Amino acid sequence: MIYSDIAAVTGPAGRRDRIAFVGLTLLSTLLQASSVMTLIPVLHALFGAEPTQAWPWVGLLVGQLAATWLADNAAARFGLRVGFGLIDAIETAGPAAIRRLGVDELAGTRAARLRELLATAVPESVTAVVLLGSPLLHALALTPLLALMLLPIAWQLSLVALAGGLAMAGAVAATSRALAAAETAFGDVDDPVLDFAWTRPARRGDQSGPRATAAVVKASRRRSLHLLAWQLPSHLVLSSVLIVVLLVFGAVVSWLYLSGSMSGVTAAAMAVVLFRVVEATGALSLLSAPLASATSMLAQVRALVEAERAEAVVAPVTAPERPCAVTLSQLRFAYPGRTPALDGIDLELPAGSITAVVGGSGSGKSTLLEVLSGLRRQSGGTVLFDGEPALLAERRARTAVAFAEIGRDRVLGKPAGLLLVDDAADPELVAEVGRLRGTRTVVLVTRRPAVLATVDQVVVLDAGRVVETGTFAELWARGGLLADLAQRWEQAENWQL
Ligand SMILES: Nc1ncnc2c1ncn2[C@@H]1O[C@H](COP(=O)(O)OP(=O)(O)OP(=O)(O)O)[C@@H](O)[C@H]1O
Repeated sequence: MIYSDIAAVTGPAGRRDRIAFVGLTLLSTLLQASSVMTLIPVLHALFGAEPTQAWPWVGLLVGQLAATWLADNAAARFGLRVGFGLIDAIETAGPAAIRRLGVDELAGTRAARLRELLATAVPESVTAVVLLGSPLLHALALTPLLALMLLPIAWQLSLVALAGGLAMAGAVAATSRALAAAETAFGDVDDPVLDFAWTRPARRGDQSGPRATAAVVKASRRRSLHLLAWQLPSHLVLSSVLIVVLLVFGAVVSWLYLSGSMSGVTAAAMAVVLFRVVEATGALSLLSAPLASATSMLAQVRALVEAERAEAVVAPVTAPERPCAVTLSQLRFAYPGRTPALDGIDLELPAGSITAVVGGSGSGKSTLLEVLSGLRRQSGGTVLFDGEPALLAERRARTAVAFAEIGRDRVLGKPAGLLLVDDAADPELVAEVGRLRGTRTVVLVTRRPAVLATVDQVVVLDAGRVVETGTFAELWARGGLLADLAQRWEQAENWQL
């Protein structure tokens, strides 16, 4: 399951690395199993008539250990590459999924899940492959390999090792599945509620915020206890299976030795085999909890990456660097239960031009930017990019939005055809936007007459309608709403206590 999730996320490009990682880990396990078997002739020679005959076997043992070390190192290198392949896929799909969220979803459960997944999955991906995948493969393969090699020595022991390995693998699979299911059911904290409770000043003021926080923490503690209730029996099952396997293996070795079918030296070597089986299967029991969490994390990453790839196939969107011409016809938008915030807007934004949108408070400026950028779906009318209807996904891909509080280097660097700047008050930002003239189509919201004087056209909104359009000089000379607003802003700026 883990392998198929990793394969689905890293795709055909990561196939070579995945095969090399699994192949080298299995090779290292094979070398380790054969080095355990080499101990039998080493011990026989050491306790035999001519101890010096042990040298060639010791040489073989050293060679096997050196080869194991080399194989482990190479496997870790390929494991890292697989892990980084996972990170690449998450870093591509995560932001794309976040971009696709509507404004109303930003505080919702899906946004919280995405945020948590991005925060945890990136650092855990490499760990999941290298620190969990390797020991897991090793632990699962070592016992069957030892069983195979024990066949010419004592078929009864081979049978016990094989049955024991299968029982351990079955127990690990069952407990991991149960733990992953428990984690999905009980592992989520109600993040949006927590955020809401912390960040809304009004809720903090009337104590409903702290109350909601306490309720979330209480529910989270209940979930942790449920999770623990699943984890403890899982460990118990694994260690019980391990003890049974060890007891049966020890009993069969003793019986073979006492009945004279196995020499004392071979029986002593079996102690080493036993030790390796304990080590490998013990690792399995320790791995079961982190494995369950990695399994559920990978399943979520796979769902996210597959959904984003499907979306990309449905709407293959490229982000051309050239500026796009935008035409709005009869654009309408109404918040639920409110009068329209945009009420039939007709507007031309020529490619490469800079347009300033101005208007009084609540006139619809921010809503217009949100509809243009694809964060909100219009209730009526059309948005054309370069003469073609632009759906939400295309608008999001081809638009960069700069808010006053967001670092501009992120935003201005995006090769988007349409750049939207909300509250263009920072003179440096305005100067940078000016330098972009011709390379991006820019729409900015501002209340600074100095900025208005530099743009190609000024659009004045009032109650969701365009009431004036023209250059700043034309509108100023006309003495309409813009002239009125500009005078008020200037007075407000010169206001002094
Ligand atoms: N999330 C919302 N839910 C309901 N109504 C909203 C919401 N956001 C804005 N409105 C309403 O839509 C109208 C347009 O608001 P908008 O924020 O677009 O105006 P604005 O010109 O950007 O205002 P300001 O300059 O004060 O930011 C206003 O009547 C406002 O009250």
